[in-house]
Amino acid sequence: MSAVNPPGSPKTSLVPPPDAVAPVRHAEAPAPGTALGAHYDMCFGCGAGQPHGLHLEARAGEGVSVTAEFTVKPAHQGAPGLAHGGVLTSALDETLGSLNWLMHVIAVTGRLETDFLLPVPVDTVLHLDAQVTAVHGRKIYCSATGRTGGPDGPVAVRADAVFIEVKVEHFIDNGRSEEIQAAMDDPDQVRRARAFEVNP
Ligand SMILES: CCCCCCCC/C=C\CCCCCCCC(=O)SCCNC(=O)CCNC(=O)[C@H](O)C(C)(C)COP(=O)(O)OP(=O)(O)OC[C@H]1O[C@@H](n2cnc3c(N)ncnc32)[C@H](O)[C@@H]1OP(=O)(O)O
Repeated sequence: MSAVNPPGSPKTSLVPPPDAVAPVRHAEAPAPGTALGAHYDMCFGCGAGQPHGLHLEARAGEGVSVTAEFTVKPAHQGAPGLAHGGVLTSALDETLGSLNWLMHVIAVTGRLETDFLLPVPVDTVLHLDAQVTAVHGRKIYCSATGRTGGPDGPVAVRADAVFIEVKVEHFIDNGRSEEIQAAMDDPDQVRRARAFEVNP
């Protein structure tokens, strides 16, 4: 594993290198407006089967972009009546992770930097959007924003991130065996995992 930003070096890893290329929307990516569904039913970000989750619902956008909505619940508080910053970062992370569907690539978060611009009260619907900005080898550079009051409302949170492409073995080799076995025994889960893989 290569060292990333050793102590004392500037944090440049969120800036694409000069030879990074534009992202490519996969030919079989879902049409703009299509609900993407959950990549895993027990996912904290998008899984319907996860009672403590964010239940984020993402849709394909134009190019390599997605939109999503997240409703802040009482369980998501940090200060009284306000969303916890880590929960908002999770919503941004999940939205960025949904970009995988448009590229047919499996990628995990390597680095994620969040700006918190406005407090977000409970019951707020956060309107999220995310797009890939550049690709360099396995590194996928992307950004997301979360707005309140509608898709064109003020930006409350935003993030820049680099996701790293991995193979499905990343999960099989590292996940706890009981959940991995259950996922591999579920034909619907296997189908969803294959939907991320590159289809030449
Ligand atoms: C039937 C089966 C079953 C299951 C199916 C499941 C389907 C699931 C489908 C879809 C899932 C999508 C899930 C989305 C959920 C939302 C997103 C999350 O929250 S993900 C969780 C949080 N993230 C992690 O847990 C990563 C933990 N980290 C790692 O595992 C490794 O560090 C990893 C894979 C990220 C990199 O390790 P390396 O050994 O593969 O690669 P190296 O050589 O270190 O790096 C490759 C390149 O990336 C850069 N890089 C690596 N880490 C970086 C970092 N932190 N920041 C910036 N650059 C980084 C390096 O500098 C290098 O760049 P150079 O190629 O040399 O130019």
